[in-house]
Amino acid sequence: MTSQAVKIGICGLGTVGSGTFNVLGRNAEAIAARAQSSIEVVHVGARRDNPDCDLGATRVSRDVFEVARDPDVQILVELIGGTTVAKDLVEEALRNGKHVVTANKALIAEFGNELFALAKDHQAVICYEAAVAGGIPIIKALREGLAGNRIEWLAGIINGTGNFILSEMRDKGRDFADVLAEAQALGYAEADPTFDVEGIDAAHKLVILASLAFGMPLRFSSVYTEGITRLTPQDVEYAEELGYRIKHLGVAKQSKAGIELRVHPTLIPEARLLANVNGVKNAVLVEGDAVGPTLYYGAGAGAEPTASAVVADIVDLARELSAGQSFRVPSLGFADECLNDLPVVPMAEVVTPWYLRMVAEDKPGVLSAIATIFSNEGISIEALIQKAPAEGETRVPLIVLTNRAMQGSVDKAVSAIEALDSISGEVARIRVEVLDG
Ligand SMILES: NC(=O)c1ccc[n+]([C@@H]2O[C@H](COP(=O)([O-])OP(=O)(O)OC[C@H]3O[C@@H](n4cnc5c(N)ncnc54)[C@H](O)[C@@H]3O)[C@@H](O)[C@H]2O)c1
Ligand SMILES: N[C@@H](CCO)C(=O)O
Ligand code: NA
Repeated sequence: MTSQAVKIGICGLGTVGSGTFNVLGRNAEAIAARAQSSIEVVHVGARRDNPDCDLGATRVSRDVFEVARDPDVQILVELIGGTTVAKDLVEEALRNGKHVVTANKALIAEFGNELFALAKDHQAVICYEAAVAGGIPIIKALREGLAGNRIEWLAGIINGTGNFILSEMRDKGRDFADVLAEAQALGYAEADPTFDVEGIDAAHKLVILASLAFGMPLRFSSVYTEGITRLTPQDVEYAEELGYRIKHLGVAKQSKAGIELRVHPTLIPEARLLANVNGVKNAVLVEGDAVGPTLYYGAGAGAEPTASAVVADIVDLARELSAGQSFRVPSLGFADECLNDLPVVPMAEVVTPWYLRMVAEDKPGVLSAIATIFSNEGISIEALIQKAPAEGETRVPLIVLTNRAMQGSVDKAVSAIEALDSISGEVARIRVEVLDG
């Protein structure tokens, strides 16, 4: 073990910042043995103290930029979140020759390309394991563990708050807003929780995973993003009757046409492992051509699970610093000159099975009109269920499961169905993922 400690500065002392400080303190001995040098927090940048952690005699600045300018700090740990001050802070740290560890997926997804370039200019490194799937070492797995593979596709539950909400609603019949409030109190949610429930946080994470899997620059604006706010308890119930669970997934898939990049609710067959990932847990399924399917599971949010990933990055950097090396793993897992800006497949061309729910007049001819519309668009029907009408109601819910169909054809079929006099309102639609390649 080297005698010199590696000196770090932590900016942001909220959920993840306090968790990181505490894990570094509690596991100091084991961490030092693994890092081959002790890790010393020499400076904390925080607007206010946090009762969840005792900073002792650690130097504290209310201005986080003082940490970025502190000559003693070798690694700046950015845990303030957002893409404004955090971006300036990371840039300042890199320009001052410091390495950076961050849990900030928004920052990496939206500004990673330029920040990695800046880091390279300053012989510095940005590590971001905590940015995707919290404590699950998925960045490490994709960049290093699966380096021998051509990745074919990946699909993951990558927002803990959203999965917690869906699980509590399904298992306990709880109200959406009530569960979201609990996720916020538990420290799972983003500062703006619409990022969680509208799929933006998952889109940030998916774009990072896709770049690591397929060797492409980060392209956040290309991700199709749909959240969980339009899901109804009825859909959850009907999906279960059909043998499926509804989960919010990020999917990235390589085909001849390019890369599919999409975040949306999906029906998953109930026997699949991903269908049984509940609460704040995340899971990412990665299919490599050599290894086949691999699954990574664990806590996707929360103070110490996320701190686990932050500390792993600190240990990686400390090892490099002790060995006097420059970092050996490229930021996105591929040499910069080999990154390839692959085309993103338009959603109209994406092919999946579909779950469709509509409300129809309970009278002869309706089903055959619907069947004709599907047939005209070349869509075959896997299952069609007509529910019994409610007391005194002449209209009935109809649920259709299609076979694999191009979204463009489904769009046309749905418009034609919604135009029928016998159909009321909009057709609810959710993609189905069978997760078998
Ligand atoms: N909470 C989780 O489970 C989790 C998991 C993975 C990644 N993340 C990411 O980690 C980062 C931090 O998240 P969090 O949950 O700890 O948030 P948080 O709101 O609990 O903590 C952020 C802290 O930073 C402080 N802060 C913000 N701006 C500041 C500034 N200009 N100067 C000084 N302090 C400032 C806030 O006062 C707050 O204490 C975010 O990027 C988030 O997306 C969070
Ligand atoms: N808000 C995020 C934190 C972890 O990235 C989530 O719930 O997954
Ligand atoms: Na992770």
